[in-house]
Amino acid sequence: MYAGIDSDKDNFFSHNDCLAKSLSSASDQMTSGSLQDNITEIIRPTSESLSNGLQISDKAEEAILQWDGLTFVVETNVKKELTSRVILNQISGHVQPGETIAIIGSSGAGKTTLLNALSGRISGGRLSGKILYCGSQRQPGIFRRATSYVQQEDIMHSLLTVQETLMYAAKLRLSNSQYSQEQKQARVEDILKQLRLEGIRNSQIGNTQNRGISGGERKRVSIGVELLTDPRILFLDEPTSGLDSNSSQLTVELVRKIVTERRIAALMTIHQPSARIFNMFDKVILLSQGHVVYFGSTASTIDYFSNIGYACPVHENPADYFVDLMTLDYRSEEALAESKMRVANLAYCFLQYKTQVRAKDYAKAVIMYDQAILAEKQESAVVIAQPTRNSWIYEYKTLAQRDWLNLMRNVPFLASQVIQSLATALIVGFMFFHLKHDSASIQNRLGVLYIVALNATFPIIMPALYAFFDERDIMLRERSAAVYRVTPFYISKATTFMPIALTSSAVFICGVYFISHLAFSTGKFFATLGVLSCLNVVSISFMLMVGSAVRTMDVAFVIAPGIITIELLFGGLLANPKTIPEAIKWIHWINPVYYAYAAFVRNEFSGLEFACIPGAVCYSNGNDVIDAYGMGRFTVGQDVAMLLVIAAIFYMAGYALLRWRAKPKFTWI
Ligand SMILES: Nc1ncnc2c1ncn2[C@@H]1O[C@H](COP(=O)(O)OP(=O)(O)OP(=O)(O)O)[C@@H](O)[C@H]1O
Repeated sequence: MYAGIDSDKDNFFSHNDCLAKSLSSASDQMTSGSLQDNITEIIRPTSESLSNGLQISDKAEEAILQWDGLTFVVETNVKKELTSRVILNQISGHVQPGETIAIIGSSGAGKTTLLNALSGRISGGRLSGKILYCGSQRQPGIFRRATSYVQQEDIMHSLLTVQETLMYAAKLRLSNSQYSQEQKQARVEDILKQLRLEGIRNSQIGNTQNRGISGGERKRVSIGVELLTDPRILFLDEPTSGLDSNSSQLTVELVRKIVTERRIAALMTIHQPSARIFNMFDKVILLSQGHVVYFGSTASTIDYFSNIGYACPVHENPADYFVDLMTLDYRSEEALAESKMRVANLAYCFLQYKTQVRAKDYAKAVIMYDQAILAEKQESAVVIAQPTRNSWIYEYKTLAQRDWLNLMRNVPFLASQVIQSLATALIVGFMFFHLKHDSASIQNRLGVLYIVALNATFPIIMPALYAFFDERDIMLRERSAAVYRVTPFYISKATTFMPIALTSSAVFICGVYFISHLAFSTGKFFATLGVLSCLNVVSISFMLMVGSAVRTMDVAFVIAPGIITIELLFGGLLANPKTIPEAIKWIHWINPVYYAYAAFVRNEFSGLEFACIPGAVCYSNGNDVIDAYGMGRFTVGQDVAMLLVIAAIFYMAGYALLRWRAKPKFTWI
């Protein structure tokens, strides 16, 4: 373990020492191979380089997070051949309480990968090395609760205000056994004040369609949400991305102030900060192609680089200068070879520096690590109290309240549901106006009932699926921080969409029933309404199943309509169930639209008498129609039971799939 370069103490190895060796070695060995190979080849620490007298900081002993030899390798498929690609290469460092460290590098340097590795959110490759939290090996549950991660995208409920967003986060994230509601409220007030959000506390978050607060304000709200739990380490992925320079500066300034005041630590990735922002960081990690080319105090960067032969011009932004140095230049073959050599040289120089520090302090570092690992093995490691979780029912209540508030504020969605139901009811009602009791009305009755069934599929499923995807992304983010359980979220979704679906169906069926004069009896009306409600329950469960199964909304919007179309095809009107080939007949038995339609037809036609009119196929009574159309196999009660069984299966499948999707699949060391 090395402690990085300290501003006041370090005297670097000489420029000539590093540069001469690295360049001669590099020029000898630099070939057209990968940069990775080149760097590995030229890094050969020498005995002279180890003899340089360097001082290192003792502060590493107080480190809240230490990492050593972090390497992340992924398998990539190049021209059908599996090759390993090293994304992070032997990265070491530490962060202490009160420090804000920036991970800087060009695009693709491995900044986010490093941040994810350190925060325990990395997946998809092989991670090796050591990471110690408070001197002990990390325990996933404890570490996740003691740290917070601010993602690059600010995924929040667009219709909630700033204060509501923070308050719901406080309700869900803070344990009721440790905080009363008043204390949670006070904590939100603190955050509003610290992040200068008081003036916009009642503004809605907004999104691309509804203008809300500014990008900088959104970022500060995201940070506020993550700070509510008082984390010991705050990870931030590109917190200034997309912000203007003032907002970026304010964001970093406030983070730094909070970090210093609360004595927590912050690690953030940042692409190319302004000179002002650059100087705000206590330390920087400069990354290039997965290699650290500098880790140490920000104040020492200019000296360090000028010592190894890269003096930053006086009026240039140091961050820009360093990022340019670390970036591969793809403009021409020569430029690429030259930039690869430069990056290899930078990595080599820093490795030499690191090796010298290691040589001097190796014994101490090894002892510290061994002690820490031994302590962990003996289970005498620091025991950090794990906050107790809120009850299941409290989580459900809070999530349902938040969902309901969101839904009620979504006026365009609610209005479109009501208008769609009313408009379709009027059009369908008048199309089949005042049905008579003659044989010509048979086709019309069959048609109107089919439209009733159809209206409980597409118009219910598609908007709900769209809303569910938005919410699912928020849930996945909140779940990665173990904010609540999956079950309350799932039940909350199932219950909040339901009243909307039932109301819009009820509006529709009332309009259609009374305008078109379907079989006029109270019993038949409520039976139709009941069957329709069951079909709605199936539709919501189907939406939850597809929304949980599929990774992206694009795919869901192809799959869901495809399945619904098949359901409608086998619904009983377009093809007579009796004539469908045996090989695909089974589709009926798992088709909710068929059961609902069969129940509608049976309920409507049973007991009806029809007068035969010339030119129309004549069935003298409703029972003949039921038989002729193959709808008499089950009773209405059996159809309803089948609908409920299908809904239960869909709900359970959706739940299992969501649990699987929400389960963090991170590589842990
Ligand atoms: N699991 C993975 N599988 C394959 N490649 C990966 C994986 N994780 C990271 N990479 C690759 O590693 C490289 C570094 O990615 P990373 O996101 O860490 O870069 P970055 O420095 O944060 O870049 P940017 O500033 O553009 O976000 C990229 O080329 C990326 O495609």
